[in-house]
Amino acid sequence: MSFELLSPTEMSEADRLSIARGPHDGPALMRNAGAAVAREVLSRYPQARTVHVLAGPGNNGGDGFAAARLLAQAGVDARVYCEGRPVAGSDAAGALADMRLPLLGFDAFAPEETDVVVDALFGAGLARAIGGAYAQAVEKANASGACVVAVDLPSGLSGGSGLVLGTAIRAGVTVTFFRLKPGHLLYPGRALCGDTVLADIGIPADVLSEIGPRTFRNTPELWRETFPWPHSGSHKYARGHVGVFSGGPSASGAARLAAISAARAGAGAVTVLSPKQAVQVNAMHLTAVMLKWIDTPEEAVNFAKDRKMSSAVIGPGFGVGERCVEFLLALAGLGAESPFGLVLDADAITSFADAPDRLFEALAAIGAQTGRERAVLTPHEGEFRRLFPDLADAQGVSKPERARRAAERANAVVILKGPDTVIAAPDGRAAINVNATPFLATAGSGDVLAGIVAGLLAQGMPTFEAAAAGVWLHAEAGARFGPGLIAEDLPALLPAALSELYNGDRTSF
Ligand SMILES: NC(=O)C1=CN([C@@H]2O[C@H](COP(=O)(O)OP(=O)(O)OC[C@H]3O[C@@H](n4cnc5c(N)ncnc54)[C@H](OP(=O)(O)O)[C@@H]3O)[C@@H](O)[C@H]2O)[C@@H](O)CC1
Ligand SMILES: [K+]
Repeated sequence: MSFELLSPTEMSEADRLSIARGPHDGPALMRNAGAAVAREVLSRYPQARTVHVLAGPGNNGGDGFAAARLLAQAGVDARVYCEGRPVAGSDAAGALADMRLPLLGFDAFAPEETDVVVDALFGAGLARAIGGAYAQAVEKANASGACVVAVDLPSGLSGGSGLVLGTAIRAGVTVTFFRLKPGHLLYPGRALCGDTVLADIGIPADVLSEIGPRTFRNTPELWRETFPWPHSGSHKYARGHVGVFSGGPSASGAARLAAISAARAGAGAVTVLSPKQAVQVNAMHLTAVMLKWIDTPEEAVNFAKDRKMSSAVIGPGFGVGERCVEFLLALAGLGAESPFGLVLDADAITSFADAPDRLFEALAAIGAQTGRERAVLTPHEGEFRRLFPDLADAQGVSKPERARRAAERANAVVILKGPDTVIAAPDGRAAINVNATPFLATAGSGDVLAGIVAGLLAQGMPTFEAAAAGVWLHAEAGARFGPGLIAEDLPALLPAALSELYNGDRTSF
């Protein structure tokens, strides 16, 4: 499956460009869309007695008319319900004229549990909250228990944001066209789509070069060319040196989890940088990972320079407060002098809650030399709110858009975590992750993610790609375990996920 995602505006541009180039005109695309929907209904529900087609006033309704015509031709009892009529001369009006089935009002819509409902009310053109007779039809479909096949999007779901406008259909299957939309992958939309089927309706892929999509599904295709596999000439320092800052004696486990994960992600060397009181406890638990006693920001900077540290993780278990701020500012200064990747998680994010601009200015320094950001912020929604309260509360703004604006403001790649984690870059690229398992929501899981990303950064992987690959690998590792997963399991699960990637047999799914 391709990885570009199109907003509703970009999708209508794809329709427009495709129609202008031919060979398929608008009515032909609509016939192809209707055929894809009818095919799905007939193959999935061969026993269905009656198929109820809810048709809206626009081209989504037109797809419904086209599907109904084919279903009736196949011998199905197809009943079509429509409140308004399509605009004269539109493609939908043409599809209605071709259909030759009676039109029923919504008051006649009474599906039974054994029926199928084709939801062709609204797709890309949903412009406001659903209300009135449309909302009642949606509620009836949801309450009936009938299987719902949604055309393009479950009606009520915003294709751009994945948010519900008013109310929305709960589909068992969603048939969409040419490319997925962000709303199919973002919650709550993802849960409303059921199985999502992508149908080819004849739009040529080369229209994408004119559209230039900036939102992607996070699959290996997005970053595999930049993945830093070692080659025959690699030695350990060529594979990067990661420093992970440890908290005090009772909060040192998070750093060790991040450190071993950085090592598993391929970093040539990893050192836990520990305050004096935690050196002993860290020493008792570390083997391949090295350990250095560091108590001040100056010592950290000197060590980083002497030992050619190429990335660092700061935050997990570190402690919230001015000490964290001082370490971070010192590291940012280091990053201004040479290429240096910095992953900020947990306490490093919260430490700047009172003065986010101070953090954003410091991050601007990192990578200023190379002109590319080298810092990654990994907030969950609660931490995001501490740094970007206005964006956290922005009504109706999609998660990718919130993450994008945050990335631009912070001069950093932002990994906005959750069941639909979004990775966004200051240049406007955003990827939505889809391979996570709910079992990943466990203490220490974020520390592992921070370590993986730092491990990839240390090997020179570009920042956005390292963040996206880190999120994917983290989720892939978690998916290999399932129930009972704890964060300690994750580093040991990484080799299998990496092997599959290495062997190239997981380019798409
Ligand atoms: N040839 C093509 O272009 C192809 C298009 N394709 C298909 O077209 C779909 C996009 O079609 P579309 O742009 O006509 O939008 P659509 O989703 O039908 O809705 C627009 C209508 O709904 C109305 N409306 C909106 N919100 C409303 C509300 N809350 N409550 C009530 N009314 C509301 C809105 O009214 P208005 O806002 O103008 O008042 C307008 O009348 C796309 O999803 C795909 O299925 C495929 O066949 C491929 C070829
Ligand atoms: K629909």
